[in-house]
Amino acid sequence: MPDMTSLPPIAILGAGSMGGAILQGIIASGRDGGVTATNRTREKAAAFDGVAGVTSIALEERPDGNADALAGAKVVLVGVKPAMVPDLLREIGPSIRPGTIVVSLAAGVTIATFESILGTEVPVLRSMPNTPAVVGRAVTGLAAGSAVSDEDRALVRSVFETCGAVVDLPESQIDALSTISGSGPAYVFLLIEALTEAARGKGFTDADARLMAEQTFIGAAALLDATGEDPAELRRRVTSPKGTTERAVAVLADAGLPALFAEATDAALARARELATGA
Ligand SMILES: NC(=O)C1=CN([C@@H]2O[C@H](COP(=O)(O)OP(=O)(O)OC[C@H]3O[C@@H](n4cnc5c(N)ncnc54)[C@H](O)[C@@H]3O)[C@@H](O)[C@H]2O)C=CC1
Ligand SMILES: O=C(O)[C@@H]1CCC=N1
Repeated sequence: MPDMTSLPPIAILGAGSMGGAILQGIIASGRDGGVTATNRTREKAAAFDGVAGVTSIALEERPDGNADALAGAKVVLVGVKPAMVPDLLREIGPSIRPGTIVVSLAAGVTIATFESILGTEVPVLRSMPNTPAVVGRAVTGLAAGSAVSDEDRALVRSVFETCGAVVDLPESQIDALSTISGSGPAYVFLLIEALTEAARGKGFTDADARLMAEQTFIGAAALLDATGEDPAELRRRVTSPKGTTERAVAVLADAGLPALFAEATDAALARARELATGA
């Protein structure tokens, strides 16, 4: 039986692409206990106007909106860009009440940075979700700081479980997870774009090219999901010996696709380390 107990009130400070995706996942789960979302502009805030269970605040209209959002919240998600996190923490620090749990969504920013501004007694977790949270299919990495109790950790885990799967890990591994699942949806969309382009190059209309490429990714992912088979086995079933797929896969392998993914994720990891220094 799925857990249908209500979550406590949640504040999402910076409900953009990622914070907004989590907001949608929480609301769709039917377990929300009220979510207050803040954004800088009215235009961004308008995305959540009229959504049941959501109070959407535009800071340009309500400059104290972040502090107001904290007032009743048990869990506070920090969803602004990494470079903006320190200023936001300095702003909200005085409004954090005992027992409030602070959860970062930001790439690279360490728990030590949070604790250096908020104080070491405030429970802080780092999360690294991904945008499929919108459809309840996220992967979220979760690392807890030293002031986080088992109960706090279980509560935050249950928040992210409304959006998909959760991986508990030490903070030392969260940037590495980010290079796989945090950034991963972008790699998948890039591959879809490239396959669509190949289809256009073979003379198909934009509409047919999109349909072929997109439904092939969606269908293959659904097949993987439904069967639970090893992807290598599912690939083998497409790749007839001496057939056409074999030739195409050989081109991709000879071009060093696995090594390219290792290099790409190494580059993402290097950037996370730069972000940790505020760069
Ligand atoms: N986009 C993604 O797939 C993922 C993003 N993240 C992290 O999520 C964070 C946000 O990234 P995105 O959602 O992509 O950026 P975004 O630009 O879409 O969202 C940031 C939001 O913060 C709001 N904002 C700016 N200053 C604010 C303030 N002082 N108080 C409250 N709200 C404020 C803006 O209105 C904007 O809507 C980043 O730290 C990023 O590292 C983490 C995992 C995946
Ligand atoms: O690109 C970024 O920095 C964020 C973190 C993972 C996905 N988006």
